[in-house]
Amino acid sequence: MLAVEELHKVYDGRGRRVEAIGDLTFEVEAGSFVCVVGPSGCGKTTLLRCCAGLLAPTSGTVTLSGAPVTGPPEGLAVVFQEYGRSLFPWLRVADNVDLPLRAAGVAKATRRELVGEALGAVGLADAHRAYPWQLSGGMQQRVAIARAIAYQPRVLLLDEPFAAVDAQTRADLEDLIRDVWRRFGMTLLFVTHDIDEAVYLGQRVIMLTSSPTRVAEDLPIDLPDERDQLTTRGDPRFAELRGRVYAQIQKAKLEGRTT
Ligand SMILES: Nc1ncnc2c1ncn2[C@@H]1O[C@H](COP(=O)(O)OP(=O)(O)OP(=O)(O)O)[C@@H](O)[C@H]1O
Repeated sequence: MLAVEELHKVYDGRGRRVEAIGDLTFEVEAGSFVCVVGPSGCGKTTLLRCCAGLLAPTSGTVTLSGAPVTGPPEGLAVVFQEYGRSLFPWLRVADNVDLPLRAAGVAKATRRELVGEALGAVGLADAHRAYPWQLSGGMQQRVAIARAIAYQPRVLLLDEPFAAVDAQTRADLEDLIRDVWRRFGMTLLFVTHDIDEAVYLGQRVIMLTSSPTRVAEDLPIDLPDERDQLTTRGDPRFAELRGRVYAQIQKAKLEGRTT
């Protein structure tokens, strides 16, 4: 389980103090899929970086299976929005996916198996020998996802991973990530500014206020587990849930403007 407790983060640079995270407390149960939405600039990336051990909180704690996160924890992988910058252009696709496994000292035969399985899971079984720059944006993001899942993380954090791809590719990648989650059973924390995406993907949606951010609402998404772009998005319950999240985000934006 991933637990965020009384998390507070202030950026204190030269002449500019930003209280990004006011006070955040929530838990993500092992094996669950939780989405986080909030107004632009409310501190979503800051939260994710604290969870990944890439940024030290000013106060409060993040714990993973009871152990405090003080640096990048074992068994945790992150997928960022900028796939173009996270893949190495001089390495072939399979070598990009292999890199973290090699760094972790995994045996060669096991690595080959894991890389093959991960690329197969994202529909890129035939792209092993290509270079990232020979692939479309959506395919490059699939490689980044493959690299994360080859590592067999217990927890996968995603920071607006589909924001830079076109709408159709985005829908495909949404279905892919749910498929990967169900197949590999990891814990997933997915940050997005897209309300529909959050409701479509998550078992829960945590809505944040403007910064200094707090949890505005933690909403269970009681849609059937089998989701698809047409049926789920056409479900009247989907419309109700997205309306509720939308209203909460609008409220957060208004409050942010008046404080
Ligand atoms: N390294 C930094 N130094 C100083 N201030 C920062 C730094 N990183 C983020 N901030 C500030 O902290 C606040 C939260 O930023 P953050 O990127 O976490 O928000 P976000 O919700 O992910 O934004 P967006 O929706 O635009 O991606 C913003 O006011 C931002 O300017």
